[in-house]
Amino acid sequence: MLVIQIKDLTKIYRSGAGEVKALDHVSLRVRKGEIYGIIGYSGAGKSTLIRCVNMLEKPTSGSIKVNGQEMTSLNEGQLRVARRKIGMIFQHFNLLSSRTVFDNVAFPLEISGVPKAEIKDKVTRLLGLVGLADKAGAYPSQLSGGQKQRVGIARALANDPIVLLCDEATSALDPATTDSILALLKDINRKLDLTILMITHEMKVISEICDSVAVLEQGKIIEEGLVIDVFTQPKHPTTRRFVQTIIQTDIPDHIKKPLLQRGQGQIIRVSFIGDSAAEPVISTLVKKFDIDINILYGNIDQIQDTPFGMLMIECMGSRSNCHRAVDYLRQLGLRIEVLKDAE
Ligand SMILES: Nc1ncnc2c1ncn2[C@@H]1O[C@H](COP(=O)(O)OP(=O)(O)OP(=O)(O)O)[C@@H](O)[C@H]1O
Repeated sequence: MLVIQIKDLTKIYRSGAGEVKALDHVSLRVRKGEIYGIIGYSGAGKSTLIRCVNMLEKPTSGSIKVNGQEMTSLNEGQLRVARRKIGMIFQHFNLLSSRTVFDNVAFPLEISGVPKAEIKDKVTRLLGLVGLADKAGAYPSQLSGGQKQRVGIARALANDPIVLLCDEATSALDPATTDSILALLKDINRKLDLTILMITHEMKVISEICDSVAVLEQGKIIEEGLVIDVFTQPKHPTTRRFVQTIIQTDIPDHIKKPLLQRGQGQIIRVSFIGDSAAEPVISTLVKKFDIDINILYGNIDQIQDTPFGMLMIECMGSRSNCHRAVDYLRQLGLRIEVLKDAE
């Protein structure tokens, strides 16, 4: 089931200085229970995109459906009701400084007209969920950044949203606090089966908790897919640049070039994903095809629970045996790139 469906979304900002096309025919679909990340450099259009989902920003054209409801055709009153089911958290938390933690979380419930006793139960439960049960009476100024974001998350969950929008939710936090907030978001996603749409400029955020990712550049989605696929086979140069900030997807040239010159046999690059990473492929090759194998270079990474990696190997033996070995590896579902044929 689709929770968010965006079609041909275009947003043009017009001002005295001219026009800026912040979004250019963006389409994307977010499934129920999924954590969907949108990554892009500064100015790519991320904030505009996420703010269009709850109509904080009015699209110039296109369609946005949240839980099947067309957001662009709602009037202000209908929009207020629809927004209750769309939670949002922000980079700078946006808490009310004159209200306690409890009262910040209670605020959206008060606006929705929820009875006092019910508010007390709900807020107490939410503060427990985000690990702030002992901070109900504190004021935002007495909290760390991570604790403030926990309040933001509790507040965003108050009206039982069907989707949570995260606008650079960890960008103002240090790495350890970022990890704890990401873990909390994942935990909430699992416990409540809550759909999450997040924007970020950090690939680490995508790799740690997102199921799917879209790469936004100059208002357009240039690549989109499951995180494991995009990370292991990035197609667009910008995506590759993002992926390379956290994992090694290619053999560095200064290592590859001398190895290619040195080897006599067939040199190939083998990429592994998932369970195949653990299979004893190399020894099978040696036994089955009467060749010798020289491992020239290798590394292994992990995205969420999936291991993946690559090996640069030299196959030494008859040319035909080397070719048969490569065919065999391909049949196993491994991705093979021949870097140099046997001499
Ligand atoms: N209110 C506005 N009026 C005019 N132009 C705007 C407005 N808001 C954003 N823009 C322009 O739209 C483009 C996309 O901006 P947006 O803030 O959505 O990008 P972003 O990817 O979120 O960047 P950042 O990470 O720096 O916030 C930019 O060129 C920006 O200058």
